[in-house]
Amino acid sequence: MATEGQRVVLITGCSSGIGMGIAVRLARDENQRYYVIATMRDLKRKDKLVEAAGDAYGRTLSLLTLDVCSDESVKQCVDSVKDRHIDILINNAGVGLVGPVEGLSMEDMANVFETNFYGAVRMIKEVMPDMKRRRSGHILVISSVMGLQGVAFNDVYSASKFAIEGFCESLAVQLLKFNVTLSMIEPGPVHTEFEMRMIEDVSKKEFAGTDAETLHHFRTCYLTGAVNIFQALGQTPKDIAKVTQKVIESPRPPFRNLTNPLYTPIVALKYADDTGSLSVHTFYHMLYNLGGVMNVSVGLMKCLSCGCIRKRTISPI
Ligand SMILES: NC(=O)C1=CN([C@@H]2O[C@H](COP(=O)(O)OP(=O)(O)OC[C@H]3O[C@@H](n4cnc5c(N)ncnc54)[C@H](OP(=O)(O)O)[C@@H]3O)[C@@H](O)[C@H]2O)C=CC1
Ligand SMILES: CC1=C(/C=C/C(C)=C/C=C/C(C)=C/C=O)C(C)(C)CCC1
Repeated sequence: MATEGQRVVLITGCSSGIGMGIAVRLARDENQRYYVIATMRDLKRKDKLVEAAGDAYGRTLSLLTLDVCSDESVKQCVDSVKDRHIDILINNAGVGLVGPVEGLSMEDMANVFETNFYGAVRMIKEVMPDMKRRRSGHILVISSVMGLQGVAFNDVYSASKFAIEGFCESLAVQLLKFNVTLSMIEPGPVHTEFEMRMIEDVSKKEFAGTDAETLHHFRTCYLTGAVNIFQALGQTPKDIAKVTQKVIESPRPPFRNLTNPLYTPIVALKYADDTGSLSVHTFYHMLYNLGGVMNVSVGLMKCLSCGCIRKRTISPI
């Protein structure tokens, strides 16, 4: 149980990746300032987290079952927290979905929205009223750079992150009146099971109903580009956990928090041209023309800052 002065943190999706990284970092805080409730939909997947937490498990870290897609599970979990008192809610649970739209089922698309959008909304709806009553609390959402700038073949995943961005941007204003803070964490590529699943899906899934030309673009240009981007810019869950802790501890936490300065120029394209054409044409060029030869860390970043892509993309495709 949390002791006097400790802040109670509830995190969703802690069986792997970023959620696990944040849970371990906060639970192992040397001054024991946090009492972490790490949740996951299946406690059979707890072993890696328990091992990484070491002696923090049972002291500053406890586990609860929680499926963000179920009203009942969310309510049961929050009700089982002492006095329902949660100081910091971290919405991390999420699923990816890559592929040409015509090759994806509506069911898979709905699951992405059910988890990434409604899952976070369901959590916020359950926890926020208590925070408003107490006039204190911090809600964080692990969103994505794809919630700020769409990426080809990630149409539905990106849309789910845009949705949560719009929801939170609106809600943050109202919450300020109650001294409740809302912050978005915006990672670029991070090496987790998410990456493995993405690479496996691109190469192995059938995407029935997709024409051969599109499938070819997806399996060659996109896969090569994505692998390059992960290799050159990929962060670790520890990097994201560090940024998240900094945001939690900031006296005035910013609303949006990009975690990766190397990815920032890609997002910045959008703000450099309010017609949106610069990003659409630059991404076209990066995806279809630079493809396999694109060395993201050096070549691409140089191209973006010297403006050569801009010149080349002014002519219509
Ligand atoms: N990896 C990346 O490149 C990036 C990831 N993100 C975001 O970070 C977050 C974490 O992803 P990441 O750590 O990379 O990926 P992982 O696949 O490693 O982790 C996702 C976590 O979400 C959990 N989860 C999925 N569905 C549910 C559900 N219905 N209820 C509760 N938990 C659920 C998974 O649990 P289970 O074990 O049960 O499947 C797992 O613990 C996501 O929101 C993702 O969109 C953002 C930017 C980049
Ligand atoms: C930028 C970019 C690409 C890929 C970006 C990727 C793959 C980003 C991954 C971000 C993640 C994983 C976010 C998770 O939420 C392409 C399409 C290769 C070429 C066009 C420009």
